Amino acid sequence: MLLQLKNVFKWVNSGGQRVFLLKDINLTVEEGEFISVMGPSGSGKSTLLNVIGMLDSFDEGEYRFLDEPVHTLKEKHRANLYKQYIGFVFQSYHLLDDLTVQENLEMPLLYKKVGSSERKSLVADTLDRFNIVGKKDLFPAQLSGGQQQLVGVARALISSPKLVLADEPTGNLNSKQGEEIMELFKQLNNEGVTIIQVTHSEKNATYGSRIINLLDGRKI
Ligand SMILES: Nc1ncnc2c1ncn2[C@@H]1O[C@H](COP(=O)(O)OP(=O)(O)OP(=O)(O)O)[C@@H](O)[C@H]1O
Repeated sequence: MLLQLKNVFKWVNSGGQRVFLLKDINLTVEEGEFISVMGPSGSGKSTLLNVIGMLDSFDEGEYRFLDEPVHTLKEKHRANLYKQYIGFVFQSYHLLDDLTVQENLEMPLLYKKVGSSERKSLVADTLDRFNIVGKKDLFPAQLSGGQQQLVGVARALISSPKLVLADEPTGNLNSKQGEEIMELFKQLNNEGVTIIQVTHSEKNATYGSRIINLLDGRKI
């Protein structure tokens, strides 16, 4: 088992009322699964992904990741855990504007304390694999939306995460680029990487092996 959520609730207080973002979520994910999270806008998909990625806290329930009780860990320990094992692909790319493509790719390796020469070689391999060698010295603002998304995906994968979390990973890509990303995910998954993607696309969901449907913060 890679991770397990037990009776997880998340809410915000608004005008003295609790507004639930996640309601009684129970979810077990085995290593090697490829899961699609679907549901209407506002149903809690991104919130669930952020909770799984430890970027968001929750108010009630338990979360175990690789047998670590995430809900009781101190912030620093939790950050080490996700930096070590999780790669994120965001809908809006979250690239660092002041860093070049090459430097953006290097960030997760710095987090993981990978040595300088190995970093250089991993960055070179990744630039090559994603066909973006020619872009290495450009800044994000000098790239098209699709190219930025590609760099975002490359950055998520460079440190060989155990789990990839992707929020609408093809949202800003044309259909050919989108298919390339999905094929890449499929290949990674075949190599044993666990993938959880949020998607509105039935077609993208067919790449996965299980669908989780959300409605008003609840699994249905
Ligand atoms: N910090 C917050 N405070 C108040 N409401 C929030 C907060 N974060 C999220 N919400 C609300 O919680 C609901 C779920 O949001 P979430 O972004 O998880 O939905 P989603 O299913 O990913 O939607 P979309 O498909 O539009 O991206 C939304 O109604 C959103 O407005």
